[in-house]
Amino acid sequence: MSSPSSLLSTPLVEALQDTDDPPSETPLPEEDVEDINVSEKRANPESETLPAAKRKAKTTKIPSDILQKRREGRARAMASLQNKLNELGIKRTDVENDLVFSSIPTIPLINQKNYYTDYLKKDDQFKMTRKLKNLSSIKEKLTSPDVEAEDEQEGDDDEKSQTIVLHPGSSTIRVGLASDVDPHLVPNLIAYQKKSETSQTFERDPKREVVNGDITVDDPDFTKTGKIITSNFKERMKYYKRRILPNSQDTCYNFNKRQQPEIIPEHNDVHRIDYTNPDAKFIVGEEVLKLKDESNWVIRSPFDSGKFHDLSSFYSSFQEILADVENMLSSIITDILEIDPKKISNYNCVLVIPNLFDKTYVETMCFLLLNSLKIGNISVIQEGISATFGSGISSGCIVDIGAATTKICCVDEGMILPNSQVELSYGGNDITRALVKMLLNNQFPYGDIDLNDLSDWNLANELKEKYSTFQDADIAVQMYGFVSRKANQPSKKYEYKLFEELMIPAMGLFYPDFFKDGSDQRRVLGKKSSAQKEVDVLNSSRVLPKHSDYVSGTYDNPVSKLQQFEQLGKLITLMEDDAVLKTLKNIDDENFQVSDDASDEKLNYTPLDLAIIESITCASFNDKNRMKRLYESVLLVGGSSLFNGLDLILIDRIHIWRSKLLSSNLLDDIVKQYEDEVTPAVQNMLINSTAVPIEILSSSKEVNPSSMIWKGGCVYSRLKIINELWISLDDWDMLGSRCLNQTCLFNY
Ligand SMILES: Nc1ncnc2c1ncn2[C@@H]1O[C@H](COP(=O)(O)OP(=O)(O)OP(=O)(O)O)[C@@H](O)[C@H]1O
Repeated sequence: MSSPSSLLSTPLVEALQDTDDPPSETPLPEEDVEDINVSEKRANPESETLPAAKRKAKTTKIPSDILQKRREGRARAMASLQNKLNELGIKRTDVENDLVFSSIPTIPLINQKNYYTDYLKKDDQFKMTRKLKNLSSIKEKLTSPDVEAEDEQEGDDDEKSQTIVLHPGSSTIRVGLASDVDPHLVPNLIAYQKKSETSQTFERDPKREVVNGDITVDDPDFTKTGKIITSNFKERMKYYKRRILPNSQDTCYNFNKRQQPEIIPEHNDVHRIDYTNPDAKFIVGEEVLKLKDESNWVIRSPFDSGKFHDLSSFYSSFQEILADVENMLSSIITDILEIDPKKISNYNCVLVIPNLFDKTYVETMCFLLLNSLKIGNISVIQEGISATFGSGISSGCIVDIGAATTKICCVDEGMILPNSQVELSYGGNDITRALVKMLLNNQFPYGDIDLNDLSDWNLANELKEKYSTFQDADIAVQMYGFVSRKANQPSKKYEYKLFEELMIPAMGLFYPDFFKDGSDQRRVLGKKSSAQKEVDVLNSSRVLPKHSDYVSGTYDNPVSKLQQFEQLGKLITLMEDDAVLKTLKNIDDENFQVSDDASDEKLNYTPLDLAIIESITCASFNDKNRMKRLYESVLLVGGSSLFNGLDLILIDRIHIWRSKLLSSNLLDDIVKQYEDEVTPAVQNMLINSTAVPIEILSSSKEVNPSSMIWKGGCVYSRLKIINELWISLDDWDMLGSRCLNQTCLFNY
């Protein structure tokens, strides 16, 4: 039913209001006109700026005949309103008792000239700062003036040992107390007893064919890139006056083909592994590698490339990933760090996250550590910054070559420089795979090696770590041996000869097409093929929710232009080709379009040397001094930076690239064709960088480069400022991820 008031149409309401106005038949006296002007000015300040003629026009009095017509109109409206009200039986009280139409007061506009607020402008308005002040005042009260300096020192030491530093990696989780010299290395593996008899069968990895006893890995792209690398390898050996015997490869091939394994009796195998059949619901880390019967277990790796593992064929839901992470971390805390779960709230935790972090990952980890694992306080730090803390430098280009990824960024004065971060989609795992493919092509005597088998995977990694090198002097035909150990099988000793396999797989870092691999039958997690990684990128929204901005709803993970400018690398790579001009002209613009959508994650296969040049170029745009500083401190960290001679080859290759780029006269064509941000970056790189010397900081005597980032987390936990950066569960409950905005040394 419509309310009576809704029957009052707008003109009628206006009429009602107008009836109470005093009639103004007689012209207003001069002072009144002046008053009207003043009130009009107040209501409409704009009128002050009107020219005098116009103002006069505005105050002109209304002729009396028009006023008369208006009054008649109002009277008619009133009469018709009265009739309507009579029909409905409503009494018009507002007129009868002289009340105003509305009792809601009109709110005057704020004078914008004097408008002022200090909302969110003072530190005190942030809860985190207030909490800190309270804490320090409590501390002050508790500390009596006669406490000796020695006691203070002891207190500090206690605090140090109460901090856990956690750096989850694709292959290894590095964890330990801040007071430890080295971290515990926990393989990123968790295994559950199978509930049902389901089993998934996988093809042997890499795929191979055996014809007349000869093994070949059928991978045309691998063979094609392999040839390019081999010719470069030979050129390099020639340049450094190293002799290569023409039949080196044949010698190895024929020797390996004749080899038969030697069975080692169990009592003679000093390094035999004690395989177990544990009765636990789940096992973690090294324990997984000692399983007697793997077929009864489901093996997974929850961390991958600085975020959660996201391959939908292994994880069907986000909750499953969370359960794995929680089980794994709680088992690490109790069994490896030997911390009593009841006392865990006395501990703090520094979590090391990637430079281009995934917010879903970071926030979930924070919540998990605080809420599920009940750790007292947490703080987060980026890998790049942590590496500088670990190595004691304040600026540099940090190159972290890990197992699944290679991350590069430039740090200056404790901050990661914008657009200098890049994450390459290859790492040590790809080198291992390439090595195995090469070994098989060279009739590796253990022809059944299968990278889907954990023990074989570890064996391949071991061979790579022991023998791969970039030192030209070490490259010669040599005989090597290894023992293959498997549960329920006798250990077997093999001998084989190697030559170019010592260097070529690792040279894939400079020719990453060598690592592209179409296999989607990869069982061992964290060791995905490029095809699987592609599926991952496509599926990422299915298992892991994508983080988005609360207000705009858009994707809001940190981005770097360099990560998106894959074409910068492509462009430079193209210049290597003589036919580049022709190619450039034929390239349609689509191939060079930068994606506006930052969520459009893709794999990045830019060669390592170029990625370093690009990162430094983007970081030191128009700042020659900064460029010099960065080139003079290229810091190599991560497990795969341990290849002997990597620093030397990297210096060579960066020099070669820079002079090649400068001598190239193709620059003008590129400049003309691509006039967006890519062009100045290339230009700048070419013109400024060639004369700058390069210095690679690779190995440190005190800290192993593979644990440098973890060590940086320990240094961070001892900074004085850390007291201002801890987040507790109370903070998280109240502010959620917003407390990261105020407690990170970087923009969250
Ligand atoms: N001495 C060595 N020489 C060459 N490679 C090595 C050596 N030691 C370890 N590696 C390789 O380093 C890789 C592991 O490095 P690291 O522990 O830094 O990776 P991660 O942090 O687990 O992975 P990611 O950074 O990709 O998440 C493995 O591929 C391993 O084979």
